[in-house]
Amino acid sequence: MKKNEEYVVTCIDETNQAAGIVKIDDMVVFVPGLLKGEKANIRILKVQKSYAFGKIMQFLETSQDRIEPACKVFNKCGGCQYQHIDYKAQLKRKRDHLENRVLKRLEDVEVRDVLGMEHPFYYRNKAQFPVQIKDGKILMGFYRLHSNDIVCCDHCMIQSKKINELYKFIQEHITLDMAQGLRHILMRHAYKTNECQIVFIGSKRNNFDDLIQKLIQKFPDVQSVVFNLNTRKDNVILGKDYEVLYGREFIYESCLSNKVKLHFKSFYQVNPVQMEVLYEQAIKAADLNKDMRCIELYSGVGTIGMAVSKYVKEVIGVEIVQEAVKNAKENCRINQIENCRYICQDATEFARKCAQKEEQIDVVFVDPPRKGMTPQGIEDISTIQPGKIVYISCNPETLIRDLILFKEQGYSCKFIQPVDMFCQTTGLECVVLIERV
Ligand SMILES: C[S@@+](CC[C@H](N)C(=O)[O-])C[C@H]1O[C@@H](n2cnc3c(N)ncnc32)[C@H](O)[C@@H]1O
Repeated sequence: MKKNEEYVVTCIDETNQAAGIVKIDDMVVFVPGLLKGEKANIRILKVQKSYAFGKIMQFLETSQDRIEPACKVFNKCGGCQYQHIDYKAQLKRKRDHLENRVLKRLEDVEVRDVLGMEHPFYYRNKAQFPVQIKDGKILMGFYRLHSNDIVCCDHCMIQSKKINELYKFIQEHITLDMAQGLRHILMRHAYKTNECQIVFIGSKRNNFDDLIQKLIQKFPDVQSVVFNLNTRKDNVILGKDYEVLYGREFIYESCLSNKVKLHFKSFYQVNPVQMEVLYEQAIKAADLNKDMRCIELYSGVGTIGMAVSKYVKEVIGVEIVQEAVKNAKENCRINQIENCRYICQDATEFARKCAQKEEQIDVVFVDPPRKGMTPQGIEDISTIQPGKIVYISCNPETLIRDLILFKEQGYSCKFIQPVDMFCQTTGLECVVLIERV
């Protein structure tokens, strides 16, 4: 097989990253966007030792699941991978991929149907638009897949409508002087309160006054404009130092009837509708009662702990980002919640200390970042011997790895309840109930 050769192929399967799998003379060829059962003429783009990559040149037969993508730049932008698939079929694919991966490494685990959205577009409450200057022109948009090139577009089908309006307005009013040294513009839109936040992130504090004046006149819901200094050379988006340019450094949101104060550095789930579904599933899985003491590891601004607090005796939350811990403490105060406390500490360190103290803990909620938990953290949590662990994960790969480690510690996974937090993309969030055997 050689580069640029063309073949007529039929897709036999799909990867969980939305590439079709075809076989040519026993060689596996990955063809992005090709769906199972589809027949197409493809061109070989790259040949490795045991596999190759191809590109669709012409469809000969298409799947019933295929639909016209709603977005004009779907094939260029790296943001969505599933817009060419009917939403019900997206959910089925996500569940099937997850079950295949889980059952390869763990037996007897129930993988439930994915809980999807009624309206699976315009759901995101946060965007980070990269900004570049090229040939004297300001480029602002989204990254092309696997690249730092910017795909410019005037509309995003998964960002909230308000973020789309703000994005368009800033595109139209930002000047070259303002864009010098700018790397990203972060926007947050609180779904329930409508409050908006804009963070200019760059290596140079330019004068944004004119733009800010125009912005707040047009969008009275903008309650926070911040400049964040980032001189790093890597791809970490936020720097340490910042200056509030207008309003405050936080916005207010609401989650499961609790008011939430949210600093721009604090993590918040990107899909506010499905976030509540996710937490409700986590609470249901835990089967809580008023005598229980709970730990919430990786607690962010305390949204899970606050929702859990009314069902239990006590919640101790642990989070490493100072601003988020400060928000969590204030959030408890604002909502008059007295049985939650939040600690700023590394989750593994906290678990170690807790294991040494031999405290009685009934349920542990964990919601780690994509890289999952540490083996040490899993060992220490298991030493505490909670009856139940509710693991919330945004990365099936690290989730499965961690479930195997929990199994080695005498815990077994009862079920996995996927929730579609990242509609139109291949991403998947899961609530998992783990119990002591
Ligand atoms: C996926 S978020 C979940 C936050 C929260 N549970 C929620 O639903 O909004 C993961 C959180 O873990 C925090 N985190 C990352 N590494 C950590 C660590 N080593 N120890 C404690 N918290 C950590 C992040 O700052 C982030 O707030």
